[in-house]
Parts: sequence; structure tokens; C-alpha cells
Amino acid sequence: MIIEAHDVGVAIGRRRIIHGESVRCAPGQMTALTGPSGSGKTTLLHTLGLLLPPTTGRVTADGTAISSGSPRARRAFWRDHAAFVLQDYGIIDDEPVAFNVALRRTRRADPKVRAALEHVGLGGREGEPAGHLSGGEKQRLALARAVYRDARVLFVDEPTASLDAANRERVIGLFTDFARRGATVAIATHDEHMIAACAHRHEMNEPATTASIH
Ligand SMILES: Nc1ncnc2c1ncn2[C@@H]1O[C@H](COP(=O)(O)OP(=O)(O)OP(=O)(O)O)[C@@H](O)[C@H]1O
Repeated sequence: MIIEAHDVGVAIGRRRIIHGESVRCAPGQMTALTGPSGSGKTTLLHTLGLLLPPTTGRVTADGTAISSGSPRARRAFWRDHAAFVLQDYGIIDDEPVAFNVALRRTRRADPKVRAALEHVGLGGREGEPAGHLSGGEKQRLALARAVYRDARVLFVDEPTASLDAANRERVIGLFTDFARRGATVAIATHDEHMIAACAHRHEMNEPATTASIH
């Protein structure tokens, strides 16, 4: 699925956060959204994933405008296509690891859950409370959720920010695999190693010259 931002701008209150951003995220590729801290990478990623409506411009999926679609169309996009690995990982600490993968109760030995966890290096930890995992493990758990759902579009925020070199390489490998299987992967990052692994790089525009819109 091709996800595109067309001249997207976002204002929050009177403040212009991003403006004039156009990017094409293609299937089978990782696209890096890059720029200095505060340049709006996360904001653009959230807009592409329909978590935040654009103030101007639009987001399309395979050419169809989805940012201006109905709530029902947005929910269908999330349900059928998208997965997110965002900064807080979206893990439910009080629930077991397996629940966090499937987001419903499954038999402990559900082979699909097990395969997704093994894929990210968390094999055998199905029954543990997710709150016991480290930050890096929670991130991989969020990725296992995307693997389980076979998401076609993956939105990822700063996946390597707090990882050591070995784990960084591992995580880059996991996202690369995801793209190789044909998924569209959009990644907000300022890590040069992560950027080097991406087929395509989108540099955020310079901050708006005026601090607010009128
Ligand atoms: N809900 C909000 N309300 C007000 N300002 C916001 C909001 N969300 C983001 N911003 C501001 O928008 C700007 C861009 O934030 P964003 O998190 O998108 O940048 P970023 O490039 O991802 O930064 P970093 O690399 O530090 O994570 C920042 O100045 C931030 O303070």
C-alpha cells in the first residue's frame, strides 16, 4: 500500500508544527523521516498514520484520500492495514505478553503468537506480565503485534534511540525483514544507522518562519 502525504501541514492551536510536507512511502521499502529534534518527524508520522488530522493537505493510501475520510474508513485502515511501534510502545503492562500480541485472550500455545514472539526474540515468554519486560523488549513486543497481524503498513517512531549497538542492529534487521516481505514502513528517526538501512529518506522542511498561523 502506497501511503503519501501531499503538502501536509499541521497546526496545533495557533502554532504551525509542520508545513508543506510531501512524502511517498512505498511498499517493500523503509522510508526515513529525518530532521533535527523538534522538526516535526513524529507529527508527520502520526499524520501519515491518521492519528492526527492534517490542518492542510491530505494523506492518501493507494491514491485514495484517507485523512479526510469517515471515522469508519479510518478505523478500517487501522484494523486491516496499519500497525504502530511508537515511543511508548502501547504495551498493556498488566496483561501477559501473549495478550499484548493478539490483543485478545488466546490459548497459551497459539502457534501464531508463538511464531511472532520467536521472530522478535521473545520466544517462550508468552505467560509473563508484559510490565516485566525492559524498554527494548517492549518495543520488540510491539513489533511482534505487527508481525502477528501481518500489517501491510508500519509506522515507527525512533526505534533505535535508546538501544546499544547490538540491539540496534537487531531491530534494524527486524524492520528490514518487514519491508522485504512487502510492507510499507515509515520510520521517524535521526539515527544514521537506521537511515542508512532505509531505501528512501525524507528530510523535514525548515521550521516555519512565522511561529503561528492566522
Ligand atoms: N500536542 C502538541 N501541542 C503543542 N505542541 C506540540 C504538540 N505536539 C508536538 N508539538 C511541538 O511540535 C514540534 C515538533 O514535535 P515532534 O515531536 O513532531 O518533533 P520531532 O522532530 O519528532 O522531535 P524529536 O526528534 O525531538 O522527537 C515540537 O516543537 C513540539 O513541542
